[in-house]
Amino acid sequence: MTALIKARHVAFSYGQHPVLTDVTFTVQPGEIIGLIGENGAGKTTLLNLLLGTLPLPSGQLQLFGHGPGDSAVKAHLGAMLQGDVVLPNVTVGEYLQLAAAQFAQSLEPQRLLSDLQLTALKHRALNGLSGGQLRRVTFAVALIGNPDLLFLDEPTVGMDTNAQRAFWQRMRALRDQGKTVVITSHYLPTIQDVADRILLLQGGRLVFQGPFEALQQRYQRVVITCQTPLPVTPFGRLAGVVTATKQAAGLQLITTDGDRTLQALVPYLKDLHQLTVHRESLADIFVQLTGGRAK
Ligand SMILES: Nc1ncnc2c1ncn2[C@@H]1O[C@H](COP(=O)(O)OP(=O)(O)OP(=O)(O)O)[C@@H](O)[C@H]1O
Repeated sequence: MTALIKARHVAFSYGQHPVLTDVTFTVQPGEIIGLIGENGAGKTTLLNLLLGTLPLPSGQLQLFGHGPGDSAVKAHLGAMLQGDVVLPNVTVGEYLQLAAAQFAQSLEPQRLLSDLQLTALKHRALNGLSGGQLRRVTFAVALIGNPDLLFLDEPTVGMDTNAQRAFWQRMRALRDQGKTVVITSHYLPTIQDVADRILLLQGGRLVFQGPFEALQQRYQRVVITCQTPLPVTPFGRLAGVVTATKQAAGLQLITTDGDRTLQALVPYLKDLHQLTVHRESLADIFVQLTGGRAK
């Protein structure tokens, strides 16, 4: 299958400050890509390079076989960036009509407003909307051209719980329609749920790309806890165990290979009680990889 996005050795700096270094990846048609990384990792910069809103100084980028910003690409592209456009005294309905007029084959604005439960906002001015309402309108604008490829940068920020739920449902529907989506979000459990593959940027480098399960296998730690009268020392030597501690709460084993450690625990089972196994989520792995740093 021909890749829809090809990025090879992409690098970018703001002045003397390198932001992206040697970023190489491909995206296949129909994939949902979760682009994750801590604040300042370079996610928005990468999206802007893909959109052609930032010039590419080094490396190669192709979308649908064309360079970013090419008019042949724009017809197939929808984007929702951070920061919403607020045209004063323009209503939601007018804004969507304006956006629809940019595309030869757009969706029907009234229908889209209704699908996204935005009909009640149709006659409201953009500058009178709340942050979450504006975000939902921006999502509608990203969808109006019925794009094959969507770039969504922090799409759910400011949305309330119901709006977020509706958004993620729509994402699943887009996946079912075979759309290709690159989405950045700090809501990692939902990214874990919806993304076919994760691209993890760290300090401007792609340190991982692949399905969540592969990320789990490579980085995941499993925490096994139980009550036992046995001493801690032999447990520290079991396959996969990186730390074994015993406190009032019981024995805690942290292992990089939960399956092998559980097998190794079998001979001790009659002395182990209230055994629990906790596999780390994407959020746990993220904290572990970034050392829990905030930037
Ligand atoms: N216009 C700019 N001029 C100079 N530096 C910038 C500019 N925009 C971003 N940066 C810097 O580039 C780096 C990457 O920023 P970017 O917005 O791509 O990160 P991000 O991964 O999207 O972060 P976040 O999760 O906070 O949105 C950061 O160090 C940021 O401070």
